[in-house]
Amino acid sequence: MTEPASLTVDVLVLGWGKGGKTFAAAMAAAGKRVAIVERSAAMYGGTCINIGCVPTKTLIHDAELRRESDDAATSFAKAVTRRDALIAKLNDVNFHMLADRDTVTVVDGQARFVSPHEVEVTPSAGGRGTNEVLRIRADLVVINTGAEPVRSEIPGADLDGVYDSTTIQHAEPFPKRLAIVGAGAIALEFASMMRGFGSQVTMLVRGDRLLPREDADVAEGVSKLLRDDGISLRFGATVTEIVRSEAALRLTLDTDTGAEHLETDALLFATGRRPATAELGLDAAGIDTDEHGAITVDEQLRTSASGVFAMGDVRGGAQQTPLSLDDHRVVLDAVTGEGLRRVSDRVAVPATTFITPPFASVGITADEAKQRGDVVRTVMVPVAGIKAMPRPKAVGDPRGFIKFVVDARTDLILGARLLHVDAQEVINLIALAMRAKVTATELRDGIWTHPSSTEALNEVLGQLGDPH
Ligand SMILES: Cc1cc2nc3c(=O)[nH]c(=O)nc-3n(C[C@H](O)[C@H](O)[C@H](O)COP(=O)(O)OP(=O)(O)OC[C@H]3O[C@@H](n4cnc5c(N)ncnc54)[C@H](O)[C@@H]3O)c2cc1C
Ligand SMILES: NC(=O)c1ccc[n+]([C@@H]2O[C@H](COP(=O)([O-])OP(=O)(O)OC[C@H]3O[C@@H](n4cnc5c(N)ncnc54)[C@H](O)[C@@H]3O)[C@@H](O)[C@H]2O)c1
Repeated sequence: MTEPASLTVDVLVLGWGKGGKTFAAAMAAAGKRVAIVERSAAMYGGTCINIGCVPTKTLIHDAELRRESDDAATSFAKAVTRRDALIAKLNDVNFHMLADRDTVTVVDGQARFVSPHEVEVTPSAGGRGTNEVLRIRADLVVINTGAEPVRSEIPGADLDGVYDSTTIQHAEPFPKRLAIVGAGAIALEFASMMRGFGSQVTMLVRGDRLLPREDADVAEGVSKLLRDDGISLRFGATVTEIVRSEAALRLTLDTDTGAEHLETDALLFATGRRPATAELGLDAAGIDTDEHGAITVDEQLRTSASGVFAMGDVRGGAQQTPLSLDDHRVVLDAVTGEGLRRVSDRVAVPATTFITPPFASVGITADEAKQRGDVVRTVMVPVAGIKAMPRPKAVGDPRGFIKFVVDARTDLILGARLLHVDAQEVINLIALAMRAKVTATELRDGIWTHPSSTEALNEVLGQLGDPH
């Protein structure tokens, strides 16, 4: 059946992100006619599934399993093959999750507003939806177009061997030496992963330490882990030029002591991801953005255009898949529920940076607590010294630390920083305890499975220092 060139639906979702696809499925299940526009078939399911969380954690897992004696390039190539097979499957599942519903039309193309409730689609080839719908109208529009890597403008940034977080996942040839610009989650995860595969990794950090928003002892603990792993940390270094010199890249670095040069086989730019709004024609819809190009929204994710919502990375703020997912709950509640949910209702949102072992965090730091005048009790202990935590030793990686910040008056957890095996799981329990107002003493006296990483709470929370 040939699709009409224009389509009117109840709900139009732009971009196949976590929040948008879940919202689209919910609205379709409620009997609404839904259209979802995705510009690339390789992105059915969005960033997380195709180029973000899942493929990188697959590669990280394989890097962790590699033995020192395994050939680096072969190990990486095998891991990429496994990654690609998994991602192809997930992409397909995501496509069918929406395309198989009677009331959903999947449109392959790039969407651009022509008015608040109408978009024009520039069709894209190679998809499995329709690329014949050129205009779509809906009373309810959700923008979920995500974010894109910030592109460097320095000379040489477009040379072969210069990667972003997407292209490096298929780096060819495997870089024996890798320089990384940036020190956020992407830089840290790829540094740890590529080191695991056998690269000599140099992180080029423009500041004077890692994790500037963390307590100094936490930042130092993470830095030490990376250094002990053989990753070189260069602080106060900014790349100003890249030139090809025979088979290598020659970087010019601006440092505190003047210009320096560094030879590397490859360079990864991990300097942030910017909301994908430039091509959306937001002016035509009267949709406002901030100075970073993020769509401005209210507490219920309404944009400045009535009936148009934004969710996920495109609206600015922390970029994490579970936040995009929770955004869809807020919008669903606003349009079909009681309208009670607000994004500011969120408390104790956990996050994990998947270095090896993972670094997980929730709540505030000791410095932040002191700045706001709280009297706190803190503890920071190395994992290797926690007697009642055999699991990291059993799996052969007893590195890292655990830090807690507890309110001295109420005994409630204000924040936790975990660097250890299983930290990405344990942090969820601590976040739940914070939301449910479970005290540090109750966590300390909890009955946990054995041997597990959670049971560290029995010992660590028994070592809180005096109030200060
Ligand atoms: C390498 C990497 C690793 C990450 N790891 C993690 C992790 O471990 N844990 C975590 O929580 N978060 C992680 N993130 C962040 C997480 O992936 C994002 O926060 C999340 O995927 C954002 O989802 P979203 O809903 O905003 O939209 P996205 O999933 O980004 O989807 C947006 C979609 O819109 C499409 N699009 C854009 N413009 C248009 C247009 N004009 N017309 C049509 N379609 C358009 C895009 O092609 C894309 O498919 C990672 C990110 C990266 C890059
Ligand atoms: N596990 C996770 O939850 C996970 C994993 C990967 C990415 N993400 C998210 O994806 C987003 C993008 O990640 P990211 O690491 O690229 O961004 P980021 O904003 O977290 O970090 C960017 C880094 O680049 C540096 N930087 C920026 N411009 C620079 C320049 N011109 N020269 C030198 N350094 C520069 C910054 O100082 C910072 O260290 C983040 O929001 C991140 O939280 C999350």
